[in-house]
Amino acid sequence: AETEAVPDAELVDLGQVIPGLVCEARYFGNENFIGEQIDGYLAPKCLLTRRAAQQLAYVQKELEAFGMTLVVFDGYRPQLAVDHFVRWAADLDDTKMKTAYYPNVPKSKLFEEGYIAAKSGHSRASTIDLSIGKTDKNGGYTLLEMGTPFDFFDVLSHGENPDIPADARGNRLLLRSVMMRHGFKPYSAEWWHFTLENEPFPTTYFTEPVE
Ligand SMILES: C[C@@H](N)C(=O)N[C@H](C)C(=O)O
Ligand SMILES: [Zn+2]
Repeated sequence: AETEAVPDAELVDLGQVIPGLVCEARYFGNENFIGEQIDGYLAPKCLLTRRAAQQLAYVQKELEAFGMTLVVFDGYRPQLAVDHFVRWAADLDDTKMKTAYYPNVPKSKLFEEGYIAAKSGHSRASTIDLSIGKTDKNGGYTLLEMGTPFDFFDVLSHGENPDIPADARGNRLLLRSVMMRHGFKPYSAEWWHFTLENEPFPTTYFTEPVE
């Protein structure tokens, strides 16, 4: 079912409720696979259901003890944004970001090969795209090497791909282990994508914007 509003008390801003967590909000800006701001993102925020955020807070706490932080690229994704992805995919002439994001997969296959979904778990508000950063003493961070960047649509981004360097494999394992320990399940095609196992809205796809 499609429903406009996520009940207010259920949707929270990760940057506010998890101190220290970094939100890069990659679909609010133009640093993404389309190369422009995505429909439905009206603020540079990473939103998630309260239940998912509570679990994520445990992940952040574990990482902080080791001088690391979560870096979130996307959380709740309105259906409007997913519709923008679908519209973009239909325009096969627009390959502006191909070299950086999908050099080896034909644009026409991005949905079929599982890199983008026309009905996304993100719209249920308990799915998240994220990585880990090493924090420095100036309040900045450096992303851990994961073998591929976020949203690099390629077999190399499959979580268990053996053809990436050992240190990056170790970093993927760290991310996956700490997320799974706190109730999130990984997605085989994308090392950065996780869904809360016990998600509160397993069948509802929300349409309200990120604001
Ligand atoms: C587009 C990418 N970040 C992603 O989230 N892909 C999955 C398959 C999705 O669209 O749900
Ligand atoms: Zn995702």
